[in-house]
Order: sequence, then structure tokens, then C-alpha cells
Amino acid sequence: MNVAVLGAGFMGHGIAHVSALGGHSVIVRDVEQELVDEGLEQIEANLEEGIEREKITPAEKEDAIERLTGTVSLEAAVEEADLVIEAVPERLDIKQDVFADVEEYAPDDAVVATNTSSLSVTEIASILDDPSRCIGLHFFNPAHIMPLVEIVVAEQTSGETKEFADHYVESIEKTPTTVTDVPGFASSRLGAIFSLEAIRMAQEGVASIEDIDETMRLGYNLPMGPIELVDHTGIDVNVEVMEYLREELGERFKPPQLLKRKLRAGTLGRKTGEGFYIWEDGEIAGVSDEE
Ligand SMILES: NC(=O)c1ccc[n+]([C@@H]2O[C@H](COP(=O)([O-])OP(=O)(O)OC[C@H]3O[C@@H](n4cnc5c(N)ncnc54)[C@H](O)[C@@H]3O)[C@@H](O)[C@H]2O)c1
Repeated sequence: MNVAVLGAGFMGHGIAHVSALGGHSVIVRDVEQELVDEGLEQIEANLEEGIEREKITPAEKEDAIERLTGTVSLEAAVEEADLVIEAVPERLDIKQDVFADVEEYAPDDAVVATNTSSLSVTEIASILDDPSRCIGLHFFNPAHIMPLVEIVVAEQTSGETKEFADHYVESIEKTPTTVTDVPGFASSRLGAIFSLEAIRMAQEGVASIEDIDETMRLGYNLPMGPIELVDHTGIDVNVEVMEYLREELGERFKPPQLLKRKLRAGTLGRKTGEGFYIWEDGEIAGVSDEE
């Protein structure tokens, strides 16, 4: 199928990567050519790493690269799409603007999916003339490695759209879970509360961020501690998710001051090289001294 991925950032390039490896023709769209190019370069680097780790063969990499193109034109990206997946910033107005444009240029029967981690899919879909073709496809970061896709069924989603989404997730060899469209779905709601409490504990001096993360890694057999996870997924994205959950579900989701300070300073975690930790080449290289 033809897949259009809108946004070539962290999630967008990962979704494009797995879609191309799954045998689909993929067009990635971002607002500037430089961002498109960076996304495509990142996919190539991640595919190369896949070869080094013996997850894919060099031929699979070449085939995936051949199926991938990039553009800054929304029309060119979606005009022949069977499936459009948006991975633009986590703001209702931006996502709705994007969907309104998609409806103008995409075929009438294209499925329109959002990778929102917390917004209401039902509300995003409401901008469409035909919201029955909208669904949530919630990938996890990094999308080319994480095996789960939460399929979020909006109030308006048709059975046909859900079936199409199941089929797509299967084609990219991910495991789907299905959730109804409630704030934070199953994953972000629980994940946010976990990270929030960890940051509050660091703020109160209960333990260092490294010790909090180490405790959860070793004590609960997690691959990553809850504060490291915030750096990994992006402090800006986390604050937006927490603010939304706070509005919908209550004060227990209020972002801690320490997290907001980092947002204001522009130290957003792995993607800017510093958050709670210092990051070099995607790995933790130390702890930020701004604690
Ligand atoms: N980062 C995560 O861990 C994670 C996990 C799951 C879901 N998500 C969700 O995925 C979405 C994207 O997050 P991200 O971390 O990839 O953000 P990001 O900032 O890395 O990427 C967003 C990209 O969208 C581009 N963009 C902005 N407006 C656009 C438009 N109109 N058309 C096309 N591109 C546009 C930006 O230039 C940027 O490159 C958000 O909804 C987020 O909640 C994020």
C-alpha cells in the first residue's frame, strides 16, 4: 500500500522506516527540506544499524530505501495514499489543521491515522467530513525497535477502518493492542504517572535521578528508568502530555517544576543533547548538573 507519513521527526522517521521495511511505498513529509533530509538520513543510519545487529539483510535495507521518498509538499505526499499517518507535534490545533489539509488532497477512501500519545482521537477526527476513516496508531519510541502499536478506536471509527489498521500493523510485524479513546489510552496514562512521581521524588531529594532510575531498572526489571524515559521521549512531548492529562483527569498529572524548568531552558533530553542526563550519540554520557 502507499503510506504517507507526515512529520519526519523522531516518530515520523521511525514509522516510515518500519512501513518501508514492511513492503509499503512510503512518502515522508515535513515542513522544510532540511527536516525531510535529516529524517531520511536517520532512517538510513538506523537501517544500517539493523544490518550490524543482524536484524535485517543489506538487500532488505536497499529495498526499503528504494521504497522511501521525501517531500515538503503535502499534496504530493498524500494524493495517492491508502494510509496517512501523522506524527506532527502534540497539539490539537496543529493535528486538526493537518487533517483538514489531508482531506483536501488525499483520496476519499484513504485511512487517516494519528500517532498522538494522549490527545483525543475522537476530537482530532471531528475536523474530518468523514471521521469514520480516522483511527489512532500509537507507536512507541523508537518506533523501528519497539514492538507495540496501540490501536485507538475513536467514537466515529468504522469497523472497516479498524480492520484496515489491524492489517497494516500486522504487515509491519508489530503487535497491536486495542484501546478505546480515553485520555492517555492505556500506555501514556500509566507511563506519565510513573515518570511524574519519579521526578517529584528527585525534586524532593529522596534519591538522585540515577538511583531512582537504577532502582526501577534493576528492581522491576525495566529496560529504562522512568526519568531516563522522559529524556528519551522528549521533555517537551512529556510536558504536553501531562498538561493534557491534568486537564482531563486531574491534578495528579501536574508537571513538576523541575521538568518545566528544563522545558523553559530548552534542554529537552536526548534530542537536544541534554535533559536530566547529558546525551552523546544517543547514549547517556553523564548527569546534567542543573539538578
Ligand atoms: N517522542 C515520543 O516518544 C512519542 C511516542 C509516541 C507518540 N508520539 C507522538 O508523535 C508525535 C510526534 O512526536 P515526535 O517526538 O516525533 O516530535 P518531533 O518534534 O520529533 O517531530 C515532529 C515533526 O513534525 C514536523 N511538523 C510540524 N508541523 C508539520 C506539518 N504541518 N506537516 C508535517 N510535519 C510537520 C516538525 O517539523 C517535526 O519535524 C506527537 O503527537 C507525539 O505525541 C511521540
